[in-house]
Amino acid sequence: MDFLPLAITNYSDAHTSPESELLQRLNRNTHAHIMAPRMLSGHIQGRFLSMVSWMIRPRRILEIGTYTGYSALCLAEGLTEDGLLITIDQNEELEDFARSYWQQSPLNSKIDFRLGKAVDILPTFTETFDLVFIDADKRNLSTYFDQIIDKVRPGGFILADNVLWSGKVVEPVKSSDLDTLAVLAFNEKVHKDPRVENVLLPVRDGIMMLRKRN
Ligand SMILES: C[S@@+](CC[C@H](N)C(=O)[O-])C[C@H]1O[C@@H](n2cnc3c(N)ncnc32)[C@H](O)[C@@H]1O
Repeated sequence: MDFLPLAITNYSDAHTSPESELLQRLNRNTHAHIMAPRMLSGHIQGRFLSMVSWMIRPRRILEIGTYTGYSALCLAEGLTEDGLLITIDQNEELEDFARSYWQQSPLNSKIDFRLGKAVDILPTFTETFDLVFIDADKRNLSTYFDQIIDKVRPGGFILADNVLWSGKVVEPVKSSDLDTLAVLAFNEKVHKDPRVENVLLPVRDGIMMLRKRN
């Protein structure tokens, strides 16, 4: 969801570096052939993720929620020479589609896909991450934060997507709306957590940016 007027969104689009031809094709073909294409980060958010990655120059990135592999390609752009991005998704039907685009990129060898439920895979990691992008099911947002916070290096960053949840975070919420309740709980939790500093950016559907204190 976009919170800005369409004219402002279009102006921002027009004044943001364009997607590569590969990302453009992946974006277009996700919209043409894959269910729920709104899940794809898209042009501006993709360039934002790339920019963050270039600013940090991470050696290890963790992504929770691969979908068709668009954000993985964007985040991998800023990796160091020996860098690696691990990306997790439980949907095996998307794996071949995502891989077919990664294979057309020089970044392919830096992307390590893990199939399965994130809650099961996260505890198996022994490495330390410089940057984590959380973009999977919202009900586990707080669980993912708890599972990875000790695996983020001091001074490292976590980004969580969709934290404005189409604006539902500021509307009356029903007790049956477990997704909105989970997003609200996550935003409160990390905002109060003394281990991190945070900025809630109203970009696209809202990105929570966290920096783990040194
Ligand atoms: C919003 S999409 C990710 C979009 C992608 N990051 C991008 O920007 O192009 C969310 C993905 O999370 C995956 N997912 C949802 N719940 C999951 C879980 N419990 N474990 C692993 N993956 C999950 C879904 O299969 C879906 O592909």
